[in-house]
Amino acid sequence: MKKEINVVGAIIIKDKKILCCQRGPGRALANLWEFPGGKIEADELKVQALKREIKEELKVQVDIVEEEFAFCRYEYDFGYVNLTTFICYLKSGEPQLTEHLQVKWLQAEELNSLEWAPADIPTVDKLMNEEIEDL
Ligand SMILES: Nc1nc2c([nH]c(=O)n2[C@H]2C[C@H](O)[C@@H](COP(=O)(O)OP(=O)(O)OP(=O)(O)O)O2)c(=O)[nH]1
Repeated sequence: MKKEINVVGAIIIKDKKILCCQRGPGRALANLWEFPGGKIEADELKVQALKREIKEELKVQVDIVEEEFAFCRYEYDFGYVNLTTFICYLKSGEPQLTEHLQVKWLQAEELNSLEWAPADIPTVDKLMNEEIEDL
């Protein structure tokens, strides 16, 4: 049976733009774009996992403004990814590259200019189609 991989991703907003992160080479989903975040560890709440991952990966702190903006389950060859995304604002710091190849700040309508991880497509579509309050 394929494994279940529970993942949280942060839609980080600053100046009406969304932070997009490119995965590094030589790993699953290499070079595809994603929302920063990662796997939820045992005993962790989604919110805790999100804040931990964002601090680890980008060295910034965020404020969550919308919990569970979107949920998507996608079957990869390596397992089922259950991705929950949260809308956040950048609280302090500038994102640093610790594991990503590069980051880009894009307006919602520009998001489809990137090649996203397949699990992210419904979230990207929702962001492109919905008015996000105060984005
Ligand atoms: N962080 C993040 N992961 C995503 C997104 N979309 C998506 O399919 N994924 C997948 C990639 C990974 O298989 C998993 C996230 O786990 P991770 O961030 O710890 O990924 P990883 O490849 O470094 O995992 P690993 O080497 O430790 O196994 O979810 C997304 O938008 N953000």
